Amino acid sequence: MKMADLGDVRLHYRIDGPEDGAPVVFANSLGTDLRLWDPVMPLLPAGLRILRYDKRGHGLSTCPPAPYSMGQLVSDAERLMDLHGFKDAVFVGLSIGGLIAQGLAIKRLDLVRAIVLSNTGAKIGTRDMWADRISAVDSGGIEALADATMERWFSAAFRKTPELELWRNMLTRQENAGYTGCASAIAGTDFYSTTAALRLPALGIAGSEDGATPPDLVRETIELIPGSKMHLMRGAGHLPCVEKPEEYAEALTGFVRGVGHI
Ligand SMILES: O=C(O)CC1=CCC(=O)O1
Repeated sequence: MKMADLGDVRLHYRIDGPEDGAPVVFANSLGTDLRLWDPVMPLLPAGLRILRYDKRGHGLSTCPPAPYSMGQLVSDAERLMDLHGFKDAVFVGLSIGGLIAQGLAIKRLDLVRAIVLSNTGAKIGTRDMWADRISAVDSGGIEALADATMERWFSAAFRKTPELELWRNMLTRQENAGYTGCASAIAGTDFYSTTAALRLPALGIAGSEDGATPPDLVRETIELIPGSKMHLMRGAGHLPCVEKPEEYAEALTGFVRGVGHI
């Protein structure tokens, strides 16, 4: 178990794979921690050096008081990568992790050679929507959002499986301030013009049943980047790496190979 002391926050992270492996970074979504990627990890090719981490206020990382800015979240990823010599990496970001990927690619192209924008957008939701969610958590805790969140995260078929409870527990065990802090960061982020200026290999991944960032939003975002590709996962919700890890890993592997990273 590893913690990186970044001054204003300490981040729990994990690195797997050989020291000389091709660098890949995974950034997870609101209300989840680095275990989001557990189902996909054993399905990825050998030869990757993989960095995963818990965003501030999530998982085992410390939880500074809310609100947070997207600038802080991008800087957390940047400092963690600098600390561990991750350069020229493929950065895979899901949902708010995809916003972090866009922000990092805009700021530090030396760190990011290609991005995967999974179940995300250049802008997610509206300020009013996030303000409503933040006040719901402030008054009723994350539990107040849990049922509606499961409907956005997972397809109807997955919601009938016993595994649902694990992911619901992951959500409700995050700190309130971690959730609302990151929600504020999302509310204040619109990357449309900056993402349209990006020139790097990019893959969009969407779930046909995604109730948070539907396929049209992912497509509209990925199409801002010339030459990008799109992979639609049928029958999956907002977290396709959980629902269909084999297909997700195959899409990632094809992309990582296609850009000559391995
Ligand atoms: O709506 C949700 O709970 C899903 C989500 C939106 C942004 C994010 O990171 O997760």
